[in-house]
Amino acid sequence: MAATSSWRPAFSPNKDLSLSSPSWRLSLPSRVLLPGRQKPKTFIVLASMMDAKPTVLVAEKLGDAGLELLKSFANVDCSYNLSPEELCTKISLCDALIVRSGTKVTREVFESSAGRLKVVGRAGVGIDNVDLSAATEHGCLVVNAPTANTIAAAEHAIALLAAMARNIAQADASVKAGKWQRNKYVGVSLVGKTLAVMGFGKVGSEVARRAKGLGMHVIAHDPYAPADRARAVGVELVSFADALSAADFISLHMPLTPATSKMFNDDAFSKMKKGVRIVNVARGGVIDEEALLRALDSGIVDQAALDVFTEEPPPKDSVLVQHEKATVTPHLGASTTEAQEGVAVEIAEAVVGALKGELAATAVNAPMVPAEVLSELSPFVALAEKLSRLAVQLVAGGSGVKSVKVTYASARSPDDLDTRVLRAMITKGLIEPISNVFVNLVNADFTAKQRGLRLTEERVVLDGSPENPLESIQVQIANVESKFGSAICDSGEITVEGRVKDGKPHLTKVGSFSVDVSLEGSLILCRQVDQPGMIGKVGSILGDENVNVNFMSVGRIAPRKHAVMTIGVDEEPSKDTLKKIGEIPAIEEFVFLKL
Ligand SMILES: NC(=O)c1ccc[n+]([C@@H]2O[C@H](COP(=O)([O-])OP(=O)(O)OC[C@H]3O[C@@H](n4cnc5c(N)ncnc54)[C@H](O)[C@@H]3O)[C@@H](O)[C@H]2O)c1
Ligand SMILES: O=C(O)[C@H](O)COP(=O)(O)O
Repeated sequence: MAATSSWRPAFSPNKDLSLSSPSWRLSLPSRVLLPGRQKPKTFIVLASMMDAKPTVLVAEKLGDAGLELLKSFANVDCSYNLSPEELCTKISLCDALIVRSGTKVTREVFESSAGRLKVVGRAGVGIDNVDLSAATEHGCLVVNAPTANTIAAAEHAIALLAAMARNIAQADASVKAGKWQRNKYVGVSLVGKTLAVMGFGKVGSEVARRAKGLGMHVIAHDPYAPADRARAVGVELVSFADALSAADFISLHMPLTPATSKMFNDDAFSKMKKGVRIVNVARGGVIDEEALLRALDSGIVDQAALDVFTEEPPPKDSVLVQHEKATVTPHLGASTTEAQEGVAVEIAEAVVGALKGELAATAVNAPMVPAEVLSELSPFVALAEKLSRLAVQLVAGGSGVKSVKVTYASARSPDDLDTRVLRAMITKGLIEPISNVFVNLVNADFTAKQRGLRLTEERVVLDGSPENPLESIQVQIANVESKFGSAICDSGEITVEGRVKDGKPHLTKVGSFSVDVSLEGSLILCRQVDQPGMIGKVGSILGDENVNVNFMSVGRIAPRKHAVMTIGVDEEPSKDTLKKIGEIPAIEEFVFLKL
């Protein structure tokens, strides 16, 4: 396997976008990645690395079409049956990991990756084998392939239902053992029986459709399923208790979560019709297996057909697996040729897209923001990060940033403005300059919470045309001292405000002073006594040091009173140059800020 630690995602043709910032690790379309802090020279270095490919570790068998797709973009290492230790060792050389349900992607895996792992692709639906909290904390995107195996799983549930009702597995074993026991294997009919589908999502609704075709009466329990979806399939949604008491057959199709873990326990079995038959193609953990054994032995449950188990593979001497009333398969629900090809392509596309920095449509641990919304917000994404990056640099040493208010002014109704990406970028701008933590769309909220940073958002609805998503963004940091006193507004917070002009982020307010400077390069803010010749004096000190000024603006309270001069510079002035500016008698305070 080639180790390609130098790899970066594909270079965007949009020159406003930089790969220098770890922002590329966001699951955003590359066109909305943020302007970086990098000088052109470094761009060239990165561009020369573009030939190097990322490395994808495929830890479980994946369909050929998916593998081909991955190979066209990445170095692909197919290493199956890795021990947890081997996985942890390999992962530090990988940018993406693809697994099915057989690999536990634990916190140790994320820790061992030391920040290199950007994407975990789950080639299937259930993500209960991936530690999502750890992924989020490490800024690692998790994507799944939620649709390609739905039909396979539904067909397997129906196959188990029919096989169980007619004792197919037991009868088959009996005939192969040389017996001919026609009386022993008399089955029950499906037609006219009540089937309770527990979990009316993708698989559950396909099972319901098929069971209706077999002449069954189908009810469903799912606290989150929309009634119209049930109506469309001709299924009645009922309570958990009603489903248990009415069903002749029960088929499980909910995810394994803390809420669904062991929801089929002694109490639930005691409420079921005597002689009920249960199919589980969801997850073993939704059933308390000890309780199921008791229910099978007592006759409450007449038969169980199980594709999934709490522990996979189950212990060889598992009493449940060996039970004569149990029909078992080794987690085969998704295992059809068609489903595996579909899942492989679905996950390969999602992983390659995420590695390229594109929006992941099947992201499990990042906000899903439609591509067109992201595209429209793109310049405001840059503005949001720059404003907060600037605001946090105005905080005097020793003041902890704990409370930040962001105000969005827009002519759009609040419902029509998705600020999740902006909030993530504000968090990024606040945290990155004062820590070594990389913040991205995946871990922004978590990182803010972990650092005790409370970010509140307010909307100001303006009159006028709602053509632009936003007019301005204001960032305020409360309860802190500032190293540039003029940045504190009348209500006591460090305040910076900006807007997008000609597609570029501009700073338009510092404290109570109106300014107008493009947020490019770096900034010098000076408070001075308003008097003629100030621009010239500062300009010539910078010019003498070959520092290029790209923008200058003066905001004042009244003529000849205090004014704030904002100067955008392309290069970082030396300490001496800044000292000379500070020594101009009319300058009362000044600060240099890196964007
Ligand atoms: N055996 C297999 O090979 C196989 C294949 C595919 C899917 N699955 C499993 O099947 C399950 C369903 O997959 P899906 O694609 O239909 O997912 P889905 O997300 O489309 O549907 C899950 C449904 O469960 C519902 N649900 C959540 N909590 C519930 C609760 N407490 N009670 C009842 N319903 C609840 C949700 O509202 C949702 O409608 C998952 O666990 C998945 O991993 C297994
Ligand atoms: O959740 C799923 O998609 C199924 O359980 C399939 O799991 P598998 O990919 O391990 O077959």
